[in-house]
This record gives sequence, C-alpha cells and structure tokens, in this order.
Amino acid sequence: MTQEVDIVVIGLGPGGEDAAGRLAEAGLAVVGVESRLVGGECPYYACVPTKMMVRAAGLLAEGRRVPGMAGAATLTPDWAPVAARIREEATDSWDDTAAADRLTGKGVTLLRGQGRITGPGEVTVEGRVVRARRGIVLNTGTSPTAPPIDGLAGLPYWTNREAVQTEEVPGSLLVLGGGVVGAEMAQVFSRFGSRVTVVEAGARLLANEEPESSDLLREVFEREGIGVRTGVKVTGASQDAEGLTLHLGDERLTADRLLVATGRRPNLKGLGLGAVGLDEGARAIPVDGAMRAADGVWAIGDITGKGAFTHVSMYQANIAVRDILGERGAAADYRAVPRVTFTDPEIASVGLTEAQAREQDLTVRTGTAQIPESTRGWIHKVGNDGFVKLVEDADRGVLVGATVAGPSGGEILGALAVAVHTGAPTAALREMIYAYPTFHRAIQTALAPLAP
Ligand SMILES: Cc1cc2nc3c(=O)[nH]c(=O)nc-3n(C[C@H](O)[C@H](O)[C@H](O)COP(=O)(O)OP(=O)(O)OC[C@H]3O[C@@H](n4cnc5c(N)ncnc54)[C@H](O)[C@@H]3O)c2cc1C
Ligand SMILES: NC(=O)c1ccc[n+]([C@@H]2O[C@H](COP(=O)([O-])OP(=O)(O)OC[C@H]3O[C@@H](n4cnc5c(N)ncnc54)[C@H](O)[C@@H]3O)[C@@H](O)[C@H]2O)c1
Repeated sequence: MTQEVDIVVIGLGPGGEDAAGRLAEAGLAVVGVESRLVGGECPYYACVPTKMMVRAAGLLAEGRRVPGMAGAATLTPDWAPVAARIREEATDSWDDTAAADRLTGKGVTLLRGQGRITGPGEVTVEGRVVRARRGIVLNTGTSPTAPPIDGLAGLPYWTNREAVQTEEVPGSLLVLGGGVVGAEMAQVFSRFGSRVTVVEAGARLLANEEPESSDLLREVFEREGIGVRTGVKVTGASQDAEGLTLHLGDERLTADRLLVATGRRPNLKGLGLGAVGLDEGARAIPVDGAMRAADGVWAIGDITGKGAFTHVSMYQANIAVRDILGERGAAADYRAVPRVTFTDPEIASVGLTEAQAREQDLTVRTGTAQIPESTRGWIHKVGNDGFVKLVEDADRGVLVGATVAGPSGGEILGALAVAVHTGAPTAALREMIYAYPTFHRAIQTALAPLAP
C-alpha cells in the first residue's frame, strides 16, 4: 500500500521533530519516521540528562567551596537522586510516548522504524511505501563511534547512552577521548567520587577550542584530581577481574568502567542517499543556504556537518520549514555558532578561534582578560578560574570570535554572540557601559588591547 503525503521527515531529532510539527500545523500532510525515540539523542542521552548530571556535580563542587568562605559543609554525594531525575523527569524511563503524542497532536503521522529513500520523493519504512509530493527532510543525526583499538569492540564499554543510564557511580573510570563529551562526563563522575583518568590521543583537551581553554581545563581537572593523559596512543584494550584496561604500549590503565567518547558517526548508512543522487559514503550531507541537499531533499542537524549542536539543528529546521512553505528569509549563516562545554569553568565560544582567523588570512588582533583579576572574579574567589578572549578582524574593526571560560561562561557569551553575529564595531563595544561588578565586565578589559 502506498501512502501519499506532502513531506516525509526521516529521523526525528530536535530539528526534525520541530520541522515535522510546524509543517503539519501549517496544513501540510506530514509523515515523521523515527527508528528509536522521538526527539532524538538530545533529550534522552545527551544535552538534557548530561546537564542534569552537570548541575548535580556543580552543587557538590559549590558545597566543597564553603570552607574558608562561608563556614563548614558536610557533603555526602549520592547518585540516586541524579539517576532518578534523569529517569523520571528527563526521559520518562526512555519512553517517548509524551513526545510522540505531542507530535501526532500537531497532525503528524508517526511511522516507527528505519526510513530509507527508495526513489525521488519516495521513502520506505519497514516495507511501507510513502510518496512525498513536496519532498523529504533528513534529520538522522549521529551515533557514538569507537576507534579500531585491538580488543575494544568486544568489551562492555560505556558510550554516552550507557553513562546517562547508570544507576551508580563507578569506583574508577577511564574516559577515552578528551572532547566535549569526555570532558563533561569526566568532571561529573569525579565530583561524585569516581577516580577518573581522561585518555586523549590529541595534544590537548577540547581540541576545537582555544589552546588557553584546553590549558585551563587541564589545570582545573588536575587540581580536582582527574588524571589527564594527552598525546597518547592506545594500542589495545582488555578486561579481567581487575576491570577494564587500556594498553598504552607497555603501560596499563585499569578502571571499573570505560567510557568511550571519541566522537560520532553520521547515521547515513542504509539511508538510500544514492537514490536521490547523494554520496552514500560521505561524512556529511552538503546543503545550501536553504538546507537543500538535492531536488526535493532537505537535510538538517548533525548530518550537515555545520556544528553538532541542538541549537544548530533547530536553527536549520526553521530555515528548511520556511523554504518548504515558500516563505522568504535569510540564508543559513554560521559565522556566529555558539558552543558551550558545560564543565566548571564553562568553556563557551562563538565564531572563529584565533588560529582559525589566522588561517583565513585575516589581520588578527586579540585581547584577553583574566576573570580572577576582574573585580567580580576576585570577589567570587574560589571557583573563579577563567578568562575572556576576543578575536578581532582588525581591518574591519569587528569581532570574528570570542571565548568566555569561567563561571556562567555560556551565559556571558550571549553578549559576544550578539557582537559577532551583528558585526558590531569593536569601537562601539568599547564605548558601552558594563555593569559593575559583573563577570561580563571582563569583556571591557579584553577590548582595551584592540584599540587602534
Ligand atoms: C553526551 C552528549 C551531550 C550533548 N550535549 C549537548 C548540549 O549540551 N547542547 C547541545 O546543543 N548539543 C549537545 N549535544 C549534541 C546534540 O545531542 C545533537 O547535536 C542534537 O541531538 C541534534 O542532533 P540531530 O538533530 O542531528 O539528530 P539526533 O538528535 O541525533 O536525532 C536523530 C534521530 O534520527 C533517528 N534516525 C536515524 N536514522 C534513521 C532512519 N533511517 N529512520 C528513522 N529514524 C532514524 C535516530 O533514531 C534519532 O532519534 C550533545 C551530544 C552528546 C552525545
Ligand atoms: N555541551 C555541548 O554542546 C556538547 C556536549 C557533548 C557533545 N556535544 C557534541 O557532540 C559532538 C561529539 O562529542 P565527542 O566528545 O564525542 O567528540 P569530539 O570530536 O568533540 O571529541 C572526541 C575526542 O576523542 C579523541 N579521540 C579519538 N580517537 C581517539 C583514540 N583512539 N584515543 C584517544 N582519544 C581519541 C579525539 O582526539 C577528540 O579529542 C561534539 O562535537 C559536540 O558538537 C556537544
């Protein structure tokens, strides 16, 4: 039996779910196809549960900062309320009934199963053929991936999916990969009492961020008792009665648990991209400014390779919806994509790093301010690690990138995201009034060296 609709959305991550609902509310006949959970990785295994973990770990860290500042505090870390909150408040025990009902309530027909493009404007879901008159939106996201390390594949290692479902904190934890997932998880479990070691192949943590961010995070991690091994080659992995072991040549690192956080692979295999002229083996689906990937095909989210963040997925969904509905609007613009690694200090950034700006042959000028040296940072005292770094295109006199590392770094970044997005003149930013004594006032100090 062939069903005919206007739009088929394959994969209901944050962007796909949003796009499907809005297109249905606009009066189109929409089928949404989902093989796992409506809403995708973010609400069930990623952003939301991990930020609940970060919030709980942050409370413990603040409690430990009481001595010398506000008296005494006795802390007894307990993972049970964190696990319960993730289970009950965030994920409904990894049951998406509420999200599915919300979607169908908007008029979307939900088909459960693996969607595959079987021809232009045609999607097959578990043998059921759906024809899409206007087109197909792809939002299939990514899955955790593990490196080809000898012995690793057969081990019961965690990915982010198992880590957010854990009911207990392991006595010790090896974190393979010091990117965003590894950094956030390492600090959470360490603050709950696990002996954590991060094992990173690259030269530094958070390789996509400013080197100053990597250095600061390493310093904080080591101060908190987290082992950080960078520039190492893992040659093997094994398991015995002592636990799970990573082999670094002759050296062995063993722990109760191993979290593999070495990146993601796009869910493009078996999607039938060849049927619409797209490269089946590509790492990402190239899209234009309207999120069009081919005639009658739009792609949004992590699979477009424009930044693996929920806010990018939602931003792109909005553009695709507009295009499908024939509405006018600006083309996608990625100059000011904000990124926040929710460690403590938060590492928040927008636009280009200094190195990226130099690679683009810009005339680069930078300004930096240390948070502990700002009035608010000095008042804050313990837990005040951080800095503001600004990257200016000196020829145009505008910021092209910025980093805020520190307490509430992600919130403070908002001001700088506006500056990069709007191309606000650096001279105008220097003339602004910054409230005293705030963390964001450090922006003013960082602007000073940018004066011509
Ligand atoms: C641990 C962790 C923490 C994160 N924290 C943050 C954060 O704090 N902030 C942030 O902005 N981002 C965060 N991210 C990234 C964020 O989760 C993703 O960018 C976000 O989920 C958007 O992904 P997406 O829209 O591409 O689709 P996804 O969320 O990956 O969803 C894709 C959906 O498509 C389905 N699917 C795939 N193939 C098919 C098929 N053939 N047929 C049917 N269905 C299919 C999948 O089952 C899935 O449900 C985090 C990621 C991880 C791993
Ligand atoms: N707060 C957030 O917004 C947030 C949080 C988590 C994840 N995310 C998104 O999810 C994406 C994936 O995160 P991720 O941390 O899995 O990937 P990542 O690419 O950020 O980091 C993976 C790390 O693993 C290292 N690695 C790879 N192979 C290795 C090996 N064999 N041995 C040791 N180290 C190895 C890499 O050098 C890299 O540093 C991120 O790029 C980000 O966009 C966002």
